[in-house]
Amino acid sequence: MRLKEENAYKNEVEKENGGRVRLKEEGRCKGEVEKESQRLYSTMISGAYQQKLVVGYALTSKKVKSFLQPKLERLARTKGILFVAIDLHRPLSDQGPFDIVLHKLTGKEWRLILEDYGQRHPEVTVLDPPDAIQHVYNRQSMLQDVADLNLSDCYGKVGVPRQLVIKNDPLSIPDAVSRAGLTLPLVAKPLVVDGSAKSHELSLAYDQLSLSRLEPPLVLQEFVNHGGVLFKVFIVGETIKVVRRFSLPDVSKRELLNNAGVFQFPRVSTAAASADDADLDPGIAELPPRPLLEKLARELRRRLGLHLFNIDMIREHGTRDRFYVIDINYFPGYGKMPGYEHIFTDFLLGFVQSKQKRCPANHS
Ligand SMILES: Nc1ncnc2c1ncn2[C@@H]1O[C@H](COP(=O)(O)OP(=O)(O)OP(=O)(O)O)[C@@H](O)[C@H]1O
Ligand SMILES: O=P(O)(O)O[C@H]1[C@H](O)[C@@H](O)[C@H](OP(=O)(O)O)[C@@H](OP(=O)(O)O)[C@H]1O
Ligand SMILES: [Mg+2]
Ligand SMILES: [Mg+2]
Repeated sequence: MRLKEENAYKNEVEKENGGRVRLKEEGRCKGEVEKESQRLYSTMISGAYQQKLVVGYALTSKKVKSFLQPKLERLARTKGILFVAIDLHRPLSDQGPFDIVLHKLTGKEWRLILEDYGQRHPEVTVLDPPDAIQHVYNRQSMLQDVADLNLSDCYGKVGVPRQLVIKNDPLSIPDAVSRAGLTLPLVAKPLVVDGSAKSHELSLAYDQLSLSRLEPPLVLQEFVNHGGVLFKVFIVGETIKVVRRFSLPDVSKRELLNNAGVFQFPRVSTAAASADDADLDPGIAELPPRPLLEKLARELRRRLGLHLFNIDMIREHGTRDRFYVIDINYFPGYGKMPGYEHIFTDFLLGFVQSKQKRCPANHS
């Protein structure tokens, strides 16, 4: 072979070899990348990838539908949070392991199960403690902490409407009301909130005599005129979000004089329609001052021992800064709270961080 031909041949061989080597290398990389992504994919599917938190939940099917919306589950997954349904037919300790248990079920049996579980598994955060929830399932005790707090500062004053508890004997109600000096009209509310529709059947009573038609046990609360707008203050840990909702309209003196009887009214404030975009009188629609809400929420969180609740608040019509808390609900309809999926996932992740701070060795 002549030199020229020899060199050309060598180049050709080198080119071909180099190509083969490159191809071989690329092949290996490609294979490895494929293998790696396969591994990542399967670990993601199995939930082992960057999973930080397993949240067991025990909620009614209605609540699962309203709360565990796809947008929440999706965002939670990307943040390493996995929601797992608790099987009520199996012992709780056999399930999980959970980092957090989220629940809203009524009944003594469930309460006992949770209390026992909480004692056996102090490492699990039970949101929230059953006895603290029980406290707000009674309309008398739910507002007691607001009354005790007696919040009053330069931003406003927060109280509760005057109220009276009637445990039995409906015939005694008219007398009891005049002895207590309550002013009509009165809102009659079932004493215990137990998740049933009946416990949300409220009535407005215009005259004293008709009160004996009510069915105790109940709470009779003075109706406070508030311009038909209510502030729903959602609390998720340290986060507060306020929305406006339509509420019962004011009752004028004339209306009170011209009406008698007890009228049941629908669950007006839970309607999906928000009053946030309505064209309202600014004096009525103005949200309660943020610093006042922050103080109220912080105090109630501490006093009630709860992380997840809402406060229904009204502003006395004709005043700028006189507020009343009329209702407190455990684990309310967060699904209707704007941006709840972000607020909730951040709130849950906060427990990982606080656990890491408490036991750094387990998370290194
Ligand atoms: N003291 C009051 N003064 C004026 N309006 C009231 C008063 N109490 C209740 N209301 C009106 O009645 C509605 C229902 O009352 P409340 O919130 O106590 O009932 P609930 O059944 O616990 O409702 P929720 O669905 O929020 O749990 C309120 O949203 C408000 O519109
Ligand atoms: O949307 P708001 O105004 O927050 O009213 C809530 C009630 O206060 C809650 O009691 C309801 O929850 P439960 O149905 O789990 O009690 C809750 O039901 P939801 O979570 O299915 O929406 C709401 O009706
Ligand atoms: Mg309410
Ligand atoms: Mg309520």
